[in-house]
Amino acid sequence: MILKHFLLPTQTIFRTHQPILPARRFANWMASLATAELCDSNPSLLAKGELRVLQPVFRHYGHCRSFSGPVVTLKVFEDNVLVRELLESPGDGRVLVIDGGGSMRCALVGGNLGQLAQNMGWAGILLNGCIRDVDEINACDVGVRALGSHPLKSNKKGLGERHVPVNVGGTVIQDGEWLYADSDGILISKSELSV
Ligand SMILES: O=C([O-])CC(=O)C(=O)O
Repeated sequence: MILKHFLLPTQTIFRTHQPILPARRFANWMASLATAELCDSNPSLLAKGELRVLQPVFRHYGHCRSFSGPVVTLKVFEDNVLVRELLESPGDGRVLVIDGGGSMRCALVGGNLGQLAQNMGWAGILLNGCIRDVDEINACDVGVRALGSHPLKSNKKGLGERHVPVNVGGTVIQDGEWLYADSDGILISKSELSV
């Protein structure tokens, strides 16, 4: 817990097989705070529920293990048209939190959407559901957490609700709250945190 977020992730920034990490992503990584430190320094926020720890049920995907940003919420079920629509808009370092109802019957995000998220500047995706194209998503400069992977694509009807409260990882997450994710876990905060 010794200021982990100041250590340089050399393999991330100086990879040989892909371009150097874009400045925007580097800035986002530098801004990511260690979840353990945030918990230790904010006991009163934890007690009030203004800082919540998500249940440890999510797998790690994407190239960024640590990411953070303001949350955009989306509720869908086995249909990813709205996921694409949101990822087509500028991410501006935000995190897309998708409540996919915990479905383990198809994937809501694949390699194309992972690349779109990266290219449009999303910091990450938290998905209460499954992804596919795991190797492609792992090559994207974006952080992704999901319940697992599934090879089937989802429906394309365009059903769902944007910017609504969602119940993910055992807590209700509101649009505009802040998400902090790293190797230890995922936090949701009512407002932006500093150490
Ligand atoms: O379009 C989909 O259903 C998801 C997908 O495969 C991708 O993002 O590449």
